[in-house]
Amino acid sequence: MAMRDATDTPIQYDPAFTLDERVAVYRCIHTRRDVRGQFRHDPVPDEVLARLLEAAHHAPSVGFMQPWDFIVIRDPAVKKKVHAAFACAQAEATEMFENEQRERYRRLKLEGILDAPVGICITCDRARAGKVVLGRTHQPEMDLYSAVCAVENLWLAARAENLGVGWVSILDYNALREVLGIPPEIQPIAYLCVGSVTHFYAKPELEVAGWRTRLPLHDLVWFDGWHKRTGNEPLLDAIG
Ligand SMILES: Cc1cc2c(cc1C)N(C[C@H](O)[C@H](O)[C@H](O)COP(=O)(O)O)c1[nH]c(=O)[nH]c(=O)c1N2
Repeated sequence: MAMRDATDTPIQYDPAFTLDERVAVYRCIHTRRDVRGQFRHDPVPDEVLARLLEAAHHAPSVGFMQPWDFIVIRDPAVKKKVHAAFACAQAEATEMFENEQRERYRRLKLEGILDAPVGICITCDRARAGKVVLGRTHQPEMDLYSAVCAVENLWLAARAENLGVGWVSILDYNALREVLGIPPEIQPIAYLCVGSVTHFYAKPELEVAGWRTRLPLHDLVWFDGWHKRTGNEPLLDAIG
């Protein structure tokens, strides 16, 4: 008989995924895209939105801190203010690139704030679990990384729901705080545009636009330390 915890929930699950489930998980990972210009305006049903938030809330977190909060933005007036904050940051960002790159940057579509039916701002409460947090004693930024795990969970869950997500980080934190009324002690992590899409690109849009290409995984894998040792050809061949 399966062991149960105090709430009569089974302690263990069957660890085995079927082949179809494995294929689905990898398909989700490989076809997830950052979506900017392909949002449709139809609303995201509440039960779907609830599943996305549940997925985000089941992300790993340091010391099980769960440092996140989720601000759901559906009011066009609020989106307009977020977009104004983006426009401000975007003007500054454009100036940071030089010459021909600046022109290329200018042509990129880098947000879908007004087009996406829903915005979700994920934040991090850095004090949520008290002063000393298991796993964060030597790496204090682990709470921020935990909140980013929630972002990725939501992003993948959205792809499984056939919804697009676009992360907009060309936003000044203080401007975002002001627009969304986020208290000073709470750190904004991600502003996400969420909604159904006309299509998903097969490759990252930045790759399609010729901005950057995917690096060969080969070059990023090291062995037994920062070494390119021989003897690991089978793995490197498998990586392709
Ligand atoms: C932390 C962080 C922040 C941002 C992004 C991503 C991440 C992880 N990305 C999306 C990014 O450009 C995209 O993920 C890569 O180009 C790879 O493309 P796919 O996500 O695979 O489609 C992104 N894209 C964009 O158009 N505007 C933005 O402000 C940002 N900001």
